[in-house]
Amino acid sequence: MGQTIVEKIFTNKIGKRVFANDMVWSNVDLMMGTDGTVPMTISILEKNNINTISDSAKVVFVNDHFSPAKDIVNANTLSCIKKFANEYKVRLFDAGEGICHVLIPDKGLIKPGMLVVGADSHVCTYGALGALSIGIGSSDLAFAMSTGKLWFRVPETIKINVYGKKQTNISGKDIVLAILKKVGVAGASYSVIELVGEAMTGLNIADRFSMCNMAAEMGAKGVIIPYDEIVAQYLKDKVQVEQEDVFYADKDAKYSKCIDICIDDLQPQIACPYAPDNVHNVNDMEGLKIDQIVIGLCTNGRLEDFRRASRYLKKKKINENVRLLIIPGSREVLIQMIKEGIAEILVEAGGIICPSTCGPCVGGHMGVLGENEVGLYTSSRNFLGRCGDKTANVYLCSPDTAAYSALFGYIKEPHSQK
Ligand SMILES: CC(C)[C@H](C(=O)O)[C@@H](O)C(=O)O
Ligand code: SF4
Repeated sequence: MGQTIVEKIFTNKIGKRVFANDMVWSNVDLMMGTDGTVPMTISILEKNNINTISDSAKVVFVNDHFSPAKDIVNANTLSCIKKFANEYKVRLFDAGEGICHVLIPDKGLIKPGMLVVGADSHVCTYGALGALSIGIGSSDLAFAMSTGKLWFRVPETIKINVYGKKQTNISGKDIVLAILKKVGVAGASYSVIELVGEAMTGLNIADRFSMCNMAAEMGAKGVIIPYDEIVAQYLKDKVQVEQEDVFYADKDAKYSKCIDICIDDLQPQIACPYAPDNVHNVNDMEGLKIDQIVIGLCTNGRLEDFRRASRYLKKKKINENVRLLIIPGSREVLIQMIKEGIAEILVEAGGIICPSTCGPCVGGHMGVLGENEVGLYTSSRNFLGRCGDKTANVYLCSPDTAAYSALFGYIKEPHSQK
């Protein structure tokens, strides 16, 4: 019987042919955690008197969620992570380096065929590079760090075939929102999504990362885009990929479901409160007043996302009633934005460039929403109370929709560009 990509990755790791629903113990290739989850991991290790790490070269921490510190308690937590990282020789990316899901692949830590676990739900983002990357909790991270292993039930795979030709005002974010509308927030629970089709082949790496990031919102265990020339180009100067790292599904692989999505007539999409699958055409929401717009974060904080946004804001001023926060995914993205003149366009238009941090995405700091405020964010989640006061409402969209709406101070559908 043929195998899916995830079945092949597990087969390769444990040296025995396995299929969906088999229970396996496997070594993992990379373990990551953030300041949102590592504090609990450290306290679990301490409570259990575990003071060795199986292989610290396979562990990476990112202080990105509440960093730079917002208050004294937070500052102490960050320094506790730093102390632990120093003591155990764990690589730590500290304040301002970047948001984990942009930073880690950009630093060349991911390659196809890897089995990655991370104590953050959007770690599935790395599936854009053909890796199997699975979100875990703080206690599983403690276990994996001390033993180098974890148990898994090999997930079933849902194949999503994306076809057709998109308009220029459509990005990966609109496509994944359209998929979410069809699949729903629990539609891929415990499954891996294989994103395939002629339209996927044509998408740049930023669009692919953005789509994989949102697989978490469908309940997916992971998501994989098969390795191709676009991935090879992205990884070229970052990491050496060998032929044995790359897996493709067999023709007779067994899928639990196959879904087709045509993007020929896809219009800009928006997820309304309070769920990422409450998706509508942007047009249907046109005119809704906004208080704060956030462009960036781990879903849309890559250079290509800001290039898209800047097309709408060049030599323009945003509406005076709206705040526009720009959150580059990493220091490197910001440097490139400065070099290309994008940073200047966005600041001149009225944007505020913030450090690379999760900040407003989880209502942590720097842009928390007040009573009845409305946010238009390029992030991944719009749950009740997540981004500030529980009367605040957040809408999720693409960088295009966010940037164009900033000019008006209300939701407005971005036009197609020449
Ligand atoms: C804080 C962290 C546990 C959380 C996650 O795991 O996803 C955060 O990154 C999020 O996006 O909600
Ligand atoms: S930017 Fe938002 S979604 Fe991404 S890791 Fe941070 S909190 Fe989670």
